[in-house]
Amino acid sequence: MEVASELSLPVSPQAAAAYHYCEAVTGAQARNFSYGIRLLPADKRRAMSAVYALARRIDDIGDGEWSDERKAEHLGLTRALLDEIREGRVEAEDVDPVKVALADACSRFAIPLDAFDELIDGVEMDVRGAEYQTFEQLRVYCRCVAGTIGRLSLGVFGCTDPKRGAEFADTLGLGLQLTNILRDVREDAANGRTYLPAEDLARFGCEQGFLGRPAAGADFTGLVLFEARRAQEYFDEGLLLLPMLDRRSRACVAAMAGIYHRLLERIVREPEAVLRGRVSLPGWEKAYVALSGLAGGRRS
Ligand SMILES: CC(C)=CCC/C(C)=C/CC/C(C)=C/COP(=O)(O)OP(=O)(O)O
Repeated sequence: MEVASELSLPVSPQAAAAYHYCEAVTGAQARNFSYGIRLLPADKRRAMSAVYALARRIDDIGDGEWSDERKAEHLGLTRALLDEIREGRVEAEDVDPVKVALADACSRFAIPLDAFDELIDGVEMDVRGAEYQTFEQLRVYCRCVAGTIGRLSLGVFGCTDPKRGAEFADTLGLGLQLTNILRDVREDAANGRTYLPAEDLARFGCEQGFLGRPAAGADFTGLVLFEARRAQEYFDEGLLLLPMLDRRSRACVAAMAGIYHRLLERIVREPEAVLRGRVSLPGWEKAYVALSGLAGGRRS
């Protein structure tokens, strides 16, 4: 696979500039995932940065300060952008570098663009203020916002068994997203969002939410450990993807998953830490996990 990538077509100056922009976005904003993306050979790294830049744009539309109407309009424009790429209508001179880079990446790799439409579906759920009564409902949302990223990434990596690989990539995305939800419970609550299912909040007496100290009788630790166990199961299953990838794609996935898995371990060690602030890893530890991934694809 790496030989094929070395033989790939040269990149036009316009596409090179567009990729440069996407790589800058990835470097500045992907505080965790950039460590894995950097391990890829140049063509896959560029393509992943184009995927990341569009995913970031979609996410930012959902999280931003705009009115719901304006968000809907911009999500619609993003769906139109995807159609332009699908229909081969993107000009090299287009003013949008993310569009140009992604169109170029799609000419090189089998990127399943429909997954971006599903990602937009997930962000639209956020804009509507969807609430999740059951874990099954939350899982639908997680598949939209994270399983999609796994499947898009797999399109760039390539895989010895694309059908099973896509299922594992989707599942790994679920593990990452559940970890992300646990890490961000406080920040999301401050923004008026609760992702954890109402049935689980009720089971652990946490219906009051996550701002301030847990209410008397609330078993916040029990709730976090319960959801963390689910995340762990998704990690275990999703990582069955690793043997299906070439060495550097494997290292990239091992780094992304390894960094998030360490976050999960920290949360499990001290669940109440997520109520005080954002749990994160220092840069040296993320670099260490990434390099261990390159050395042998170990999880953390
Ligand atoms: C096969 C494969 C690669 C699977 C993994 C798929 C994947 C990377 C899913 C991402 C889901 C996620 C937690 C996004 C948060 O992004 P963010 O930018 O908000 O993250 P941050 O807050 O940690 O920086």
